[in-house]
Amino acid sequence: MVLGQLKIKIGMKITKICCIGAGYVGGPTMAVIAQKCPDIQVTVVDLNVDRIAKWNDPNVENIPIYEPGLSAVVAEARGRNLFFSTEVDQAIEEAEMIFISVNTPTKTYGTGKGLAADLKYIELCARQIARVAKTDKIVVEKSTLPVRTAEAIKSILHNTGNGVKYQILSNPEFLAEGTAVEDLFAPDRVLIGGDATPEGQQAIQALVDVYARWVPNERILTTNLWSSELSKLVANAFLAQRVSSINSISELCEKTGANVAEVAKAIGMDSRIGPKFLKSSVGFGGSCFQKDILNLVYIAKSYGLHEVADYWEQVILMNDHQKRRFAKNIVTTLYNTVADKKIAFLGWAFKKDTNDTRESAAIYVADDLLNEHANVVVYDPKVSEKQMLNDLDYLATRSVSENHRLLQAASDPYAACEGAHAIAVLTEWDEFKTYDWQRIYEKMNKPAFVFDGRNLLDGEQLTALGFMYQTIGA
Ligand SMILES: NC(=O)C1=CN([C@@H]2O[C@H](COP(=O)(O)OP(=O)(O)OC[C@H]3O[C@@H](n4cnc5c(N)ncnc54)[C@H](O)[C@@H]3O)[C@@H](O)[C@H]2O)C=CC1
Ligand SMILES: O=C(O)[C@H]1O[C@H](OP(=O)(O)OP(=O)(O)OC[C@H]2O[C@@H](n3ccc(=O)[nH]c3=O)[C@H](O)[C@@H]2O)[C@H](O)[C@@H](O)[C@@H]1O
Repeated sequence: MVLGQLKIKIGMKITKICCIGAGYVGGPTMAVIAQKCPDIQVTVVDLNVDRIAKWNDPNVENIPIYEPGLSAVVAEARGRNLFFSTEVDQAIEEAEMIFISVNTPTKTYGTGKGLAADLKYIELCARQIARVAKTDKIVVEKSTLPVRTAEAIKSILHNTGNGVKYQILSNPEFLAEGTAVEDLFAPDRVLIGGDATPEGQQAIQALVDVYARWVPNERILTTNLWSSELSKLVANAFLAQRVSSINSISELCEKTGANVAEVAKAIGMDSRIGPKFLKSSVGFGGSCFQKDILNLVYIAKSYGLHEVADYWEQVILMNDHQKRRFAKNIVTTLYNTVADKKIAFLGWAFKKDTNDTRESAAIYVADDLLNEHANVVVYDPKVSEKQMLNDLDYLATRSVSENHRLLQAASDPYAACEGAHAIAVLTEWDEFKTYDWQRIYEKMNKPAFVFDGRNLLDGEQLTALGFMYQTIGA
């Protein structure tokens, strides 16, 4: 099959879609499909009863994922043609098209531990579909998967012996959290991989027809299955590589008197480089960049491509270094000890406009500071203390009770900063820029330090107020 816009038009009209996994991808993606296609019944199912209950909460502001614009989309479609349910079997049975959008975390055990993607949830979905389905299905990989996973799914589905026919498509998702709804409304591209057989082409066309309701044809790209699966990993690797590249330069800037924001602007104006993803930071977080690069590294190693593996692994090593050196600089600057000192964190989420904290740099910076016996008090507008402590406990660096003793959340930023020796900005929430920094300064221990891990605040203004202000890459 050639890369490009699909030309054939075979009418296989989808009336019922099921999506397994009501998470950060399944929830928003299906909400947008339902909103854009009122004639298609979309049922999102999950094993997590609590999560489904939140998706069904009568107050739409209580849905489990915070994304600007999402509650309005859900409010429009929910109960009309968008449903959230724990009845997985029923939804599978009824649907003509089933999206698999479950988590694919890095393996924590066995072969490939720490590198490979754990595909146990994917396999469970495939087996459940094989067990339940009585009519032909199009199964769509929405989760991010290692290249050639579709082969395993095919093998499970095609060996049931019950006569049901399956087509497997790969349709990776490129939305970014915090902008999920706008990304879904106007994607740079929709990628659909499938088999070159007539049945494969027909399945691709059925999915193209869903997206074509709102995505221009030239942005719907069709490829073979393996290109589609691999493109998703490669897109994330390239994006993360840009962040690690600029972060590596931030350290050089600090030594040489160059300013990383100025360097980023200067290189980004070269149209061949472009301005996006050149913002130096305390390090990239999120559930996918690290996981997907590790997966790429594992795949390369499994084919014996050690130079390829080492090349991409460096993106992760640089990111780890950036987080560690941010924490180390806080300790060094605070006269080589933070023991029993209050350090206020502004932000815990891995980026602004999301309540997702997975792999957030804040977790690792806090962990390093707690090792130095600091008292960390965190304010994040969308993250609960329970979530922060879960994140720390997951690292298992110290006992749960120690974590609870050393880290607290504050419900108000001024309380978080009161009596602090230093403030560390870990997330670029817009509201941090609007605070009364004079008021914050007056209530802090002096000298009052600010370590801006996001180059977010107005350094000149803060310095004029009396703060000792440090940022990354300047
Ligand atoms: N979070 C993001 O921004 C993006 C994530 N992705 C990929 O999408 C996939 C899903 O990611 P998220 O939505 O963030 O994960 P998530 O963890 O938020 O959601 C996954 C959901 O699947 C459910 N689940 C797992 N196994 C199940 C089963 N057998 N039956 C029913 N439900 C089951 C879990 O309970 C969970 O609620 C991953 O492969 C990820 O790499 C891709 C693009 C963006
Ligand atoms: O597969 C995925 O999960 C998704 O991963 C990323 O999306 P996401 O992780 O939600 O958010 P990004 O905007 O990419 O930010 C990732 C991290 O990099 C950091 N970042 C980003 C850009 C930048 O210039 N500097 C920087 O430090 C962010 O603060 C954040 O911690 C990709 O952007 C999405 O296309 C992809 O679908």
